[in-house]
Order: sequence, then structure tokens, then C-alpha cells
Amino acid sequence: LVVSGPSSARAEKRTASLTVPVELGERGYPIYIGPGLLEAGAWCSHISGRRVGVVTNEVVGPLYLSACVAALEGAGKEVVSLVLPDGEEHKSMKQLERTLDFALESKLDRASCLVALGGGVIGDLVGFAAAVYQRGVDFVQIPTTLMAMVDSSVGGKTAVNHPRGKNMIGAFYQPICVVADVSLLDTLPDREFNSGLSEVIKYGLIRDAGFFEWQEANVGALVARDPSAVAHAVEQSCRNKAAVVAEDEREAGVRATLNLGHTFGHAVETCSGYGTYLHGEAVAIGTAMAADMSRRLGWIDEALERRAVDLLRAARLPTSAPRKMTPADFLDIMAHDKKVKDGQLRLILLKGELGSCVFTPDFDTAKLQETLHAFTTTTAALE
Ligand SMILES: NC(=O)c1ccc[n+]([C@@H]2O[C@H](COP(=O)([O-])OP(=O)(O)OC[C@H]3O[C@@H](n4cnc5c(N)ncnc54)[C@H](O)[C@@H]3O)[C@@H](O)[C@H]2O)c1
Ligand SMILES: O=C(O)C(=O)C[C@@H](O)[C@H](O)[C@H](O)COP(=O)(O)O
Ligand SMILES: [Zn+2]
Repeated sequence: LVVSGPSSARAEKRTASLTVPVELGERGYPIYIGPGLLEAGAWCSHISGRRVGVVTNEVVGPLYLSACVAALEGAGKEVVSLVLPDGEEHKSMKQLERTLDFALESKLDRASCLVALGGGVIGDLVGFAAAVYQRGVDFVQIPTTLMAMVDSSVGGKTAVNHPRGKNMIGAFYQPICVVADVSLLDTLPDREFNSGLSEVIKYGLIRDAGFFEWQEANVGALVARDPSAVAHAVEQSCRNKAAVVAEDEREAGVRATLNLGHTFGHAVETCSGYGTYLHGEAVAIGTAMAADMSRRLGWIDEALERRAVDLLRAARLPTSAPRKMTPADFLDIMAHDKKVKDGQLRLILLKGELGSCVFTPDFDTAKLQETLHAFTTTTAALE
């Protein structure tokens, strides 16, 4: 499978809101992007039932729960809320069970709606709870991190982690709308913001050369969190993700390309203990490893590998693996990757020009070994 995509238009000054549709027929929905959307509350009109359960965490709750509840009550909803502990280690069966207990204790019925107010951890967990509670209730994604706005709130991959692997227990289940209120990013710490940039860079590398070039030219504005640069990055990321998801909702083929760097990255997250590396940091390391392996295979030239690594570093992301990890650590965890088919590892690797990649089991495994050794015996393959 080979994919490459359209280049993106130049960013314009933007303050207004816009909508990106996710075209999935009866499961389709809008992504609203703009400042002030949470409070404005227009999104509440998507919710048909009267009772709503808002789930957030103990960091986001004090910041935005009251605005969310006020918007819902203003729209005539009866609102109950649950505040979960913060952190990747709580994207767990235990907190899923707590969320389902809350839904039952609050007497939420099949017409009720769950609202995920938080980053990717809350979005993934609450989405999974919505998928299984009474065999499925509506849910709304209100992403509050860059990671969640550019990636996790869109596309319906919901899950909790297992100690042996990321997102091992989950479902494909789409929200009824996504509310990306970019003003909520004002309170997000820089390390978390930069983590989200890792997935933004991914879209450029796998399918949107023009977007990658725009990022190279604007990475300073992005890390400085210039509002129009951030709004453009969110919009263009959502357009890329929505297009891939519309083509392949359940990852039969092209959707796997959204996993660039994730086979290595998930191994880093699992081996280091959830939360040690942020998801985007682990994906950045994994992307550098995928670029290294692609170059060793002769599928990309050194200049393209250099550009990928330079952009990741300019976004203040790590590109070397944890010192304590061995090639065997990577291989053990990668053997459980969800893309493994009949025991065969399949990887997303860069191939050809910028913006093109392949999802393939056909690679020289000696090159994989070389990459694993390069990243575990030196601080970085490409200094
Ligand atoms: N479903 C998907 O397609 C998909 C895509 C990408 C990532 N993910 C998953 O998403 C998770 C990572 O998401 P994340 O990076 O958002 O992490 P996160 O949800 O843990 O949020 C990061 C941190 O920022 C805090 N926070 C959130 N919003 C804030 C705000 N506005 N102001 C201040 N602090 C805020 C959180 O409490 C947390 O401490 C991982 O579990 C990853 O696997 C899923
Ligand atoms: O939406 C997708 O498809 C992705 O792969 C997006 C990834 O960024 C995300 O981290 C996703 O949760 C990974 O899914 P998994 O199937 O590898 O667990
Ligand atoms: Zn990811």
C-alpha cells in the first residue's frame, strides 16, 4: 500500500470558527474548531437526550468543568459529572469500571450522552465507556490538549491500556461531534503542547508534503503557540485525519499509516511505564526510528531523514530511545502490536518523496535489527 497526499494551502490569519466534517455516512459528524466554543454552547444542540454525564480529570475539571456544565444546563440538560485521576496510568480497566459504575449510579439510560472533557486519556477512556455502556450511548469529544485536538478526538479509536500493551482493550466507536475550542490550550503546559506536535508532524510525513513544508517554515511560531499557526495546525491535522478515517474507518489498510512511529513508540511507553514518556514524545522517538530504518532500507535518502529529525527536534521532541531499553525489549513488546498479522510484524515506513509512506510486512529484518541496535547502543542514530 503506497499513499501520498495533497499539499496544504498557506495558513491565513484566522480567528473565526470553522467546521471540518468527518464523512462516515450515518456515523459522520462535525469537528468544530475555534476559540470560545465550549462556553458558547452551540455544540449542545447535537445532544438529543435530556441526561448528560460529563467525565473529566482532576487537572481539567477545576479549569473547565463548570463552563461545560453551564453550557449544557443552558441548553436544558440535566448534568452529572465524574472527575477521574490524572495520567496515562489511569487509562485503565479500573477507571473504565469506575466510569461505568458512575453511569449506572447516575441512572444514565440509553438516550443519555457522555461528554469526554479532557485530553486523549479521557477521550479514549470515555469513548470506550460510551461504546459499551448499555451497548452504546452517544458521546461528545471536547478535547483540551493539542494531542486530542489534532488526533485522538477524531476517528473513533477508543481504548484503555493493558499492562502489556497500549490500547489493547477498546472499540471503534465514533463521537456525535468534536468541539476543539483552541482557547482551552492557553492553560496547557509546553511539554504537553509539544507532545501534540508529534502527531502534527506525522500527517506531513505520511501524506501531506505541503503541510510538512509549512511546519518547517512555521515551527518557531508553533512552539511559541502563535494562535493563527496553532489554528492552522489543528485544522490541517483534522482535515488529514478525517480524510484517512473516511476512507478506512476500521483500519483495513490506509488508516494504519496514522500509526507511523507508533510500533516503536508504544514499546517505549509500555517498557518505560505509562506516563514516563508522553505519547507524543514516544511517537517522536518512534518516528525517528522509522525514518532511520527507511533510510537503511534505501527507501528514503539521508536528506529526508534529516528533515524529519530536524523538525521533531525543532518541536522540542526527543529522538533517541530510553537508555535502558534493549533491542529485545523492543521486539518483545512489538510482537503484541495490533498490526501484527499471522505472527508477522507490519510497519509504516517512509518511502520515496516527502509525504509518501508504505504499510508493509516486506522489509529486510536485518535493517530492523540495525535500527534497534543504533537506537539502543548510542544516544541517537543521527546526530
Ligand atoms: N484515539 C486516538 O486516535 C489517539 C490518538 C492519539 C493519542 N491517543 C492517546 O491519547 C493519550 C494522550 O493524550 P494527551 O497527550 O492529550 O494526554 P492526557 O490526556 O494525559 O493530557 C495531558 C496532560 O495535560 C492535562 N491537561 C489536559 N488539558 C489541559 C488543559 N487545557 N490545560 C492544562 N492541562 C491540561 C491533563 O490532565 C494531563 O495531565 C494517549 O493515551 C494516547 O494513546 C489516542
Ligand atoms: O487514529 C488512528 O488510527 C491512529 O493510529 C492514531 C494514533 O495517533 C493513536 O495513537 C492511536 O491511538 C493508535 O492506535 P493503535 O491502534 O496503535 O492503538
Ligand atoms: Zn498517536
